[in-house]
Amino acid sequence: MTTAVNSAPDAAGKLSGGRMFVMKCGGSTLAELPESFFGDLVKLQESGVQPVIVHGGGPAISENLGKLGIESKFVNGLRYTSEEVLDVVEMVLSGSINKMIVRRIAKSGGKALGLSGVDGGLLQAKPVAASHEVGLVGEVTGVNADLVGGVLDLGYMPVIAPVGVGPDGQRYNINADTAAGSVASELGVSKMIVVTDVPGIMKTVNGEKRVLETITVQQIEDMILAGEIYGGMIPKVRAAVDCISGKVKEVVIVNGAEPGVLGKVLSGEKIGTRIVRMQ
Ligand SMILES: Nc1ncnc2c1ncn2[C@@H]1O[C@H](COP(=O)(O)OP(=O)(O)O)[C@@H](O)[C@H]1O
Ligand SMILES: CC(=O)N[C@@H](CCC(=O)OP(=O)(O)O)C(=O)O
Repeated sequence: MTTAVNSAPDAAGKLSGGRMFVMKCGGSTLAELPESFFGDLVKLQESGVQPVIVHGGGPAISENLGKLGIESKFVNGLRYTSEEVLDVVEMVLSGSINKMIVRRIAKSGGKALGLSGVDGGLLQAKPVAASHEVGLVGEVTGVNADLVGGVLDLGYMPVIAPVGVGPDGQRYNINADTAAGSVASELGVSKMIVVTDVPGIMKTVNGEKRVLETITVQQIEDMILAGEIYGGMIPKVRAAVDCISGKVKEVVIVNGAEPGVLGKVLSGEKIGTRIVRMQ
């Protein structure tokens, strides 16, 4: 499939507010992403677009914790994170998953540099308000945007693992959607693409499951209350809502397994669910 290949030069022009965009890759989909996904990413990079990747890895963390006999517990979508859990989180996110993405980009002929939020104080963090329930989970207080800019200037795609660091050197586990939203806001990109394992936000209408083309902030709140948006979709929509109240103009949630998905989103094709700022 060559959609992104053909539309890549266009995409550079269509990214209003700069050539940069933030892409969050969820752990749910990483193993399923086809080679063509990384090939398309590299073609975009070659055409002058600057993707900044923030990735998750929730399923791999749970699998590794399981092997160690440690149970995974989530409170409102956030993993309960003790120091022991954090060791595994950091090993999996900043280690195997981050390097797997860098290797796949390199295999497709691209240049990527893996970093965790700890490196160069990329993701500065503090404990979340609910830390008494979730432990060492952080929220982003600052992003070292100069470091991201420097990596891009060197011609490398930054690949960021969502482990943050406090002023005292404490590490924090940060939800990847939340981290991506903060990076998008701080970099002031116009677009954030959330790549996951479903084709967008789905709603059952007249007994039929449909992907919503667009969704408003009010509809999001209603769907969360009705239990129609649940689990891992909640941090995505919350991060999206936060983002679009700042400089980010739209957040698009798409399925990474869809052929040519990045080119389609960047060239403005109707795909996935768009969460846009109200005019
Ligand atoms: N309304 C919804 N539409 C689509 N998916 C939803 C919705 N509400 C909850 N989900 C769930 O959100 C999941 C995606 O979140 P998650 O598993 O955390 O993915 P990722 O690892 O990509 O962050 C979907 O697989 C689906 O089970
Ligand atoms: C605090 C918290 O819950 N952190 C997540 C970080 C990884 C993540 O968010 O991965 P996905 O994008 O695949 O869900 C976790 O430990 O699972």
